[in-house]
Amino acid sequence: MLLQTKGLAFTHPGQKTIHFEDIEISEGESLLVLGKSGSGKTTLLNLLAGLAKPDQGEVKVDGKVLSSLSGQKLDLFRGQNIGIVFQKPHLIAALNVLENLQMANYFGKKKNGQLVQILQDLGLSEKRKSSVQTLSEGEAQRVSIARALANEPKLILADEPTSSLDDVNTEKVIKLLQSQAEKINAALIIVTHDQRVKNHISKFIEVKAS
Ligand SMILES: Nc1ncnc2c1ncn2[C@@H]1O[C@H](COP(=O)(O)OP(=O)(O)OP(=O)(O)O)[C@@H](O)[C@H]1O
Repeated sequence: MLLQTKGLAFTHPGQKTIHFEDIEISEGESLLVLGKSGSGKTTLLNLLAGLAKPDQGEVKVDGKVLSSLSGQKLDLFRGQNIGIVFQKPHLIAALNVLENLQMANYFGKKKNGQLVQILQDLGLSEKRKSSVQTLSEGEAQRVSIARALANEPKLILADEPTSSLDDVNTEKVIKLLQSQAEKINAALIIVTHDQRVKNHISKFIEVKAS
């Protein structure tokens, strides 16, 4: 089992506690996290990435309980094992496409050998020297996926990767995430309120505000 959660709960200041269904996912598997706006999907993703600490319960990634790590150790563990595609690309404007990917590996202390292949797989080879400020929205989205894959993570977390895309590009992005996850035998979790994604991934959980 690559990722396992037990009894997770989190309370934002002044809000009701959100309780999350337990999750189990193995290498090479995909899981959708569905739920309405405001139900707690991003909160769950932050807990799975170790970006927030649960008030109750635990998250285990590759045998490590995330809350047992802190500071630099947690950052390094995340940098080496978890790739995150955020809702917005959050690329570093001063750097070009390739440099944005190299940065991810620098933090994960990983080598850059596979970057050329990733850029090719995502149709970004010709853009590798381009300033990220000159990219279209779809290209920037693909760079943020490439960055999440750069360190060959065991777990890929994607937060609403298709919300601003049309049907054709939604299908492309989901297929891309799935094929890349399969290639490196990573577990893939996609957080979305986009019901279209259900056509592509059958295993899902639903986050409900109780
Ligand atoms: N920093 C915060 N402080 C207080 N409340 C918060 C904070 N962040 C989120 N919340 C609340 O927690 C709940 C869950 O938020 P979350 O962002 O996880 O939902 P979501 O399902 O990802 O929503 P969306 O689909 O709109 O992105 C919401 O009611 C939100 O208002």
